[in-house]
Amino acid sequence: MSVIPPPEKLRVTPDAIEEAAKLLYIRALKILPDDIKQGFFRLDASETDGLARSVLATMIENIAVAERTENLLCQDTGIPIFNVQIGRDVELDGWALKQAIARGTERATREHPLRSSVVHPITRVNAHTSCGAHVPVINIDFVETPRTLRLEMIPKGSGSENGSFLQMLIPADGLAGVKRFVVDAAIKAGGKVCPPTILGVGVGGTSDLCMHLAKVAATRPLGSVCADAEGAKLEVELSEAVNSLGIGPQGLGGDSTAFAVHVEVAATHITMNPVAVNVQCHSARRASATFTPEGVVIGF
Ligand SMILES: O=C(O)C[C@H](O)C(=O)O
Repeated sequence: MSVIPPPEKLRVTPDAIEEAAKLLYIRALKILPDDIKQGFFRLDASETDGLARSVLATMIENIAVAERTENLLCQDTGIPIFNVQIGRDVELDGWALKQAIARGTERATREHPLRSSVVHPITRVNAHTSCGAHVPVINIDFVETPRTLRLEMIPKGSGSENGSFLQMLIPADGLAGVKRFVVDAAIKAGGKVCPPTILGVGVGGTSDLCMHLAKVAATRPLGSVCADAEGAKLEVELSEAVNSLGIGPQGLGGDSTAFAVHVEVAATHITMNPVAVNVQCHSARRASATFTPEGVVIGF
């Protein structure tokens, strides 16, 4: 009888996570992902408004200057969010992972140094660590990919985060109510969310899941499509609707209000119809580290 040895586990140390968290926070603040850069060029090519084109040109130059001079894309260092995807056959100490992410975030803030944008919500005291109760936000998910651990860092800027809306619609409001809510949210947000944006829409679930889905949608790479066919149809329709509002780059008018509208859906209750909007500003920053037995790959 042959005995197949169990697969070797991927082991990631807290030190490696801490270093990656520090590096990713700083990298995300300086280098925009390629899909977002391409998104700018696509909007620039189709924009019909002269002022909007000059705003887009300034944004494109800002991206190049930040990269060339190793400077920040925006002064807003955001609320640090880490999305952790743990594959099969990965061995780690979950508590140590959370501590390591916080230590990496704090070190990035102190050692770079970065402006800490995180305060206590009642006293408004800033510990100048970019950390606090429940911050960094850490989302953990388990995936099938063997011996892989992916750490994604998203510095979520406040101007766009303030353009978050949730409505517990009822089934009688139908899909028409969902669409109306999203378009109204885009109008209400106007230029305050630093367009062109990725407008993230959550449909279904519970109130908290719906809002979370909107954030997932807002932070998805450009070019990605909702896995649900009905959600994908809604993405096309809402992208057209939002870009016909005339809000334009920084709210100064034009066609380029959103790079895209992204939708994520979850099953919901028979008597519920929740919809949420979360906005990603034009500085749609993210960075990732993928750990495998072969080493670490840094990317977007
Ligand atoms: O945090 C800031 O510096 C400002 C923020 O990015 C904003 O859009 O209001």
